[in-house]
Amino acid sequence: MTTPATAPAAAIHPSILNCDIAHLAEELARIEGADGVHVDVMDNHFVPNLSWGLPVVEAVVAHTSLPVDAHLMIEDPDRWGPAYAEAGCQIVTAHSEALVAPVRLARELHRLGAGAGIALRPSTPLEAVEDVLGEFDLLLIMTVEPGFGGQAFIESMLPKIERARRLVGRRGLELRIQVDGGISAGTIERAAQAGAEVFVAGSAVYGAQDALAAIEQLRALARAHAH
Ligand SMILES: O=C(CO)[C@@H](O)[C@H](O)COP(=O)(O)O
Ligand SMILES: [Fe+2]
Repeated sequence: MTTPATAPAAAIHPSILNCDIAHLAEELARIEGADGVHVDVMDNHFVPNLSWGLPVVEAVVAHTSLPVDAHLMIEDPDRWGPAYAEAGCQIVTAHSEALVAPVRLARELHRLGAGAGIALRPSTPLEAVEDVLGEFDLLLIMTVEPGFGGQAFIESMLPKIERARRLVGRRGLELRIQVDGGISAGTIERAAQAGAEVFVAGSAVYGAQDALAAIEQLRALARAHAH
């Protein structure tokens, strides 16, 4: 995966959750120029919504030149996670609340050539993953309750992002902080200021007439407030 030394300071990963899935290839073409594609996998158990699984993720990998970032909102990610690495995802992120053996999964993803991410629901404290962060490449701090696109950014997540940024600095971790949920031109500056570096944006990109212009605007705003 992209190492923190070469990764952009403000990376925009559009979420395809609410794109026109019947025209997946065209929808992916609209965002060529982003830094990655964020694919939300939901199983209707870990979250009250069902999206798609491996076959669709494989189709995304086949139809984009961008790195694919899989966000697994599923039960038993220990079992299913490696298949997403084998499918060609650059990074596979599992929820801490569902993981049984996070270190084992991170090492298996690395062995398969993918990066490993660990995600926190809004109610899960940073302390829940502090001890294992050294094994991961990405910390995903959810800024909405996982399950749906188009929700409002939860402002009270900002101090959590700030604490995560300080922890990364203090420990010298090679870990990028990703935020996901309600990221728009109105919220991205505060998330960047708090210390996030990878920004997932669904409705702000796919809801725009010109998706690339929206990506560029978000990137410019994040860069201007980057740490
Ligand atoms: O993981 C999720 C939701 O669970 C996200 O990736 C959303 O799909 C992002 O959509 P917006 O909040 O940007 O519309
Ligand atoms: Fe997501």
